[in-house]
Amino acid sequence: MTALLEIEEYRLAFDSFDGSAAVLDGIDLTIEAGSTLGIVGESGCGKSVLARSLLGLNPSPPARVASGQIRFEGRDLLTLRPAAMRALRGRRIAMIFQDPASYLNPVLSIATQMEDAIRGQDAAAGGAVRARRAARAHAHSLLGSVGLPDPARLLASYPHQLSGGMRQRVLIAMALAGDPTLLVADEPTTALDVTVQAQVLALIAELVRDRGLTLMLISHDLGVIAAACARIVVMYAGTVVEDAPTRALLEHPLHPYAQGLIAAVPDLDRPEITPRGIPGSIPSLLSPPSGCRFHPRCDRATARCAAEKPLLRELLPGRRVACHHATP
Ligand SMILES: Nc1ncnc2c1ncn2[C@@H]1O[C@H](COP(=O)(O)OP(=O)(O)OP(=O)(O)O)[C@@H](O)[C@H]1O
Repeated sequence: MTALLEIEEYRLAFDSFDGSAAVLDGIDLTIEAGSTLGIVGESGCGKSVLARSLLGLNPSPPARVASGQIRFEGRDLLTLRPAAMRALRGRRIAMIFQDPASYLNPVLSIATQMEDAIRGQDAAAGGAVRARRAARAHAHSLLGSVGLPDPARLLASYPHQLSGGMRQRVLIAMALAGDPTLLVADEPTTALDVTVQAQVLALIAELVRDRGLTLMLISHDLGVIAAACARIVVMYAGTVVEDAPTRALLEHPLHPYAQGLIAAVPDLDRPEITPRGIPGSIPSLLSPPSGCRFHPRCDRATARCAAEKPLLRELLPGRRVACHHATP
């Protein structure tokens, strides 16, 4: 397998009058071409900031890259010129977000917005920009490919006339307009009803399979990630604490935080067991804990954990964990 995306020692801070918040603290992860990777962690642990880093979408200032590399197809995204980044956006890397309503313009029809997106992709590719009529035909077929019935009627609609699930499907169709290689989906189902969540998740899984997309799926919901991803990276307060195949992680988590996350998920087969939460809350990133950022909440913490940041090390083949005390 070849690595499509390699993130190495990536540190990003947000500067403000109150100080500098070390939001991502040495992220290391790789996504193989054609694979599905989920990123899970509590709200505020830096998942979205990491996803936005791939497309240069964190506003700078206040965002400041302190170190590291993000290589996509061998090229460092952090040093790309704006024109090269624009060419990549949508065509190689496409992104879908949590709240579909805020990414659609309420006063423009779906047809106009899709045509603009398709023609925008043509322009970014540097080739001929297709005429509106041709762009509309492409929009029609894209809507069909995301399982939306009656594309012609949909194209004539405005965003408020669609349900949340339909809006997310429209955005997924738009994300496919540039025929991307990597799809980054940041909480794509969080704003939707549970039944619609499952449908949108199934659609993403189907598109990944049929189009050979590489998927980076971000969610605070371990169930969502486990349903769609073969591999999971667990983040805590701006660090990667564990990286493992999905099944191995669910059955035998090695990091105390990952163990806590999994113990917090209700087990439908064993309703007599009350899920346990993780005591405490995520730390302020303006003054994060020394050593292991999880140590103040960890029942296995020792003096070493407060003093020394644990390295992300391969504890078992294909499994990495950042904990001084983790054992296979
Ligand atoms: N533009 C910004 N300016 C300053 N701080 C920011 C900015 N964007 C994000 N942050 C901070 O970065 C940290 C990580 O945020 P991020 O949105 O990545 O978390 P998350 O894990 O995706 O959580 P959620 O699921 O709630 O979105 C938070 O402390 C947040 O306040």
